[in-house]
Amino acid sequence: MGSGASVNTDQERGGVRENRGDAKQDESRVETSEAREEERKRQTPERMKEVKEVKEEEEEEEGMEEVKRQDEARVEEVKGETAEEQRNPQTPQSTRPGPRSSSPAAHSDDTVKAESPDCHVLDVQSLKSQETNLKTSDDCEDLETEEKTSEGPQAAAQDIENEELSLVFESFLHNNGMLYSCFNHHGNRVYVDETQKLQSFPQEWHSQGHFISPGSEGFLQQRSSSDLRDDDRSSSTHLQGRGTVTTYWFEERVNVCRFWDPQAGIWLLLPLQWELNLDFVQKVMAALPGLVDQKEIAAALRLCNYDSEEVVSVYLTLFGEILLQPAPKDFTDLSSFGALLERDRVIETLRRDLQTKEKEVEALIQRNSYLKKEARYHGDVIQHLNHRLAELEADQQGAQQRIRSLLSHRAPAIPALKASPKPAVDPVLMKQVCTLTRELKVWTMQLRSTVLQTMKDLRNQLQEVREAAESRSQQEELALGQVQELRALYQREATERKSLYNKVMELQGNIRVFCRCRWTSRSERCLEESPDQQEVAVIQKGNRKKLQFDKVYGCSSTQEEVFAGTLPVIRSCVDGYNVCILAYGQTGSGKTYTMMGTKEQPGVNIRSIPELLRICAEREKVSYTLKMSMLEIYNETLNDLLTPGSSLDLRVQGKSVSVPGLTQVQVQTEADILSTMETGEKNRKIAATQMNTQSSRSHLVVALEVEGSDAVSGLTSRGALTLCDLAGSERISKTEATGQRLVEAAAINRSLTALGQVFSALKCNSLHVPFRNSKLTRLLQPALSGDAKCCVFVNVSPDVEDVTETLSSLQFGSSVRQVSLGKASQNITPTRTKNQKN
Ligand SMILES: Nc1ncnc2c1ncn2[C@@H]1O[C@H](COP(=O)(O)OP(=O)(O)OP(=O)(O)O)[C@@H](O)[C@H]1O
Repeated sequence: MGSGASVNTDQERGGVRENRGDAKQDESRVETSEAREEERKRQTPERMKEVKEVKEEEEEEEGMEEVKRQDEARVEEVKGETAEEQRNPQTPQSTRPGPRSSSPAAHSDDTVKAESPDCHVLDVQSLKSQETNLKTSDDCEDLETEEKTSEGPQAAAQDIENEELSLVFESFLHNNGMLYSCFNHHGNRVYVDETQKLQSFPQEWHSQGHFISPGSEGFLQQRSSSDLRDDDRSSSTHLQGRGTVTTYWFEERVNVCRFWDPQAGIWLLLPLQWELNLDFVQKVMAALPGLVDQKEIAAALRLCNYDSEEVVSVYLTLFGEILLQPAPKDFTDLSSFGALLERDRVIETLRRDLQTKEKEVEALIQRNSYLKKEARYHGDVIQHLNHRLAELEADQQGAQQRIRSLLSHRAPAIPALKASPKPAVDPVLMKQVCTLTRELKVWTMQLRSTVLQTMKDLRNQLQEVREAAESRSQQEELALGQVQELRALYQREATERKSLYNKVMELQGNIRVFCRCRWTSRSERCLEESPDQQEVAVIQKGNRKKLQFDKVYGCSSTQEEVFAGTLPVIRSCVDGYNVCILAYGQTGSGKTYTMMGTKEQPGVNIRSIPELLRICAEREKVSYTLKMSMLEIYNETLNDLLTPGSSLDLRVQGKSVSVPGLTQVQVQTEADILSTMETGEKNRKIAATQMNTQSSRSHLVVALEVEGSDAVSGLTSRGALTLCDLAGSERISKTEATGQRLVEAAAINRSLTALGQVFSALKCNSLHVPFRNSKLTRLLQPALSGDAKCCVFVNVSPDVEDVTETLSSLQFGSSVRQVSLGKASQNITPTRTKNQKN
């Protein structure tokens, strides 16, 4: 395995040199450098040993800063020594040809122009401006002194006028993991160090790293089963028609399962139907009886490095405990798109049913409270009438008592007079009393019967009200039960819909690459789009090269059409995914127009905001919190655009990357977001004006964090939308950049090369993806890792004079299109866990 790996590396290095087109120059330089190296080794063996020891320390230590400082000191020493050697003609090195006396052949090699994105060519028209530029850097003084003393200022000036020098940018990957931009200056290779200063390229570095270009790929090694260790990756399985075969999980491509074919004598890929027989799949099926699609399980296992526990936990996280129950039959066929549409329709109907039932429950609750009020009122009336009845009965008793007392208090009998005996009580009065007593009795009886009747009626009414209330509360309970059921069904269907939607997205690819041609009024163009909008042809010197993309937006495409392509990705962000939209292309190709746009024709950044808010508002049961930040990466420095003047650092912890101290603003409305974006843009413009530049010399990153708490399911999703307008790649030979612009170009070149390397590694499914090579790739790591979704706009110019850059950008896009990220995963946690923490 070890020897195979070294063969691989050697081949890659060979490939890189062939690709670069300046192989000759490299070889001659390496020969000269080897001679110098030998000489220096003889002269200063102790020093070289020291340098080597420092390098070894550097590889071992995590903290790179101290080592870098030591390294710089060593470079200074070696550089000083080189300058000293050249100044002193007696030293053996002086006999070798100096940098200016390098052979014409070697010099002409310098002018070879490479077209790969990591190799830009610099034509220097005026060496004076170069020298002024280099004078600004203290570290380059040695180089100038060296030149002037070796050949004299006049000879140099003569050369300046007569020669057209070309500087070729190269990327050098040091064994310590750092990536440097290099170019040739007067035959000497120089590089841009961590402080953005030009340094002489140390000769010993040739043996401590290699020059690279994207696209160098590894190859699969063939090994026999006897070469393998008997570890827990080794297994065997019974395959129909093959009997029991040995299997082994290889590391080359994120654990690929192969079987050993003794007839062919090589490891062969295990076809899916055979892979379904593996214990792992059965294990997952036993753990999750609800997950019935074996192919789905096999695919998930592949993506999880055949870790069945991880697959089980991922599916439980995604689908909840529903998978612990055997799936109903109608849930098994999820693969057709028709089923997906059917699910959507069912969800819609259920949602409407839910709303109707909720309204009914509300009406029942209102009716119930009205009836309760009425019952209370009737109770009060009965109480009042009872009270009144008691009063009347008391009156009646009083009246009867009075009558009785009147009757008992008759005057004593007067002895009858003989002549005319007089009655003891006045008969008239007596009659009146009797009449009144009778009337009173009648009234009392009437009143009693009325009261009794009224009470009876009221009791009946009260009974009716009670019965009605009881039946209402029963109905209410029934309706609540139905609502609960509907909710559970809705949640299940919503999860199902998300998963199906995600599957459709996966089928389309988690990286989508679009080509956008800039508008032009010229009739002569170097680009032709195919009618199906999936292919673009580049016409260069009569040759046509066709490249395919997920969609090609022609010169007349509108901002609305372009934005429509990003909609699925933006929706995924609300569902809790990390998504990223990038614009890549040469300077002036329309990246900023695509991402930011103009006031009249807003771009993706501006259009994504109302869409994001609309999707959030659509989900009534989920409450969303949006946080926004804006930063730029200028010359490998992170600048906070919402708090100008503060430069920031990156913190990497496992797979997560954070920027401590970065200003995050909570935004609620479209106006909030637009005003925050305006502030960031204004701060960026002020910085650009101070630098006197028209074009964007920095990468702009707008990040939106979307956190949603679902009141129904009790889950919290966390999605992130990263919108990135990359700085333009440019051929410096065209722009004749010098001074600060040259350093900027080198920084941009370096970060874009690093981005190309990341895509290259992702394309090859390499175990190591070099995210550490630039701040840009480090920052974008979560958005470009296996569990994210990404949209790349390759912006190109249709102008004939830009054909070289256009072709280069399109080739970059075409290679990115072959990248397949792993299965995207949602960032979802139970909301209550968060509350508990709080
Ligand atoms: N599709 C288009 N329709 C109309 N005008 C466009 C279009 N694309 C770009 N432009 C115009 O072309 C000019 C350059 O575009 P833009 O600034 O977006 O390029 P860029 O790639 O961002 O450049 P740089 O990398 O230098 O910042 C701008 O004036 C822009 O308005």
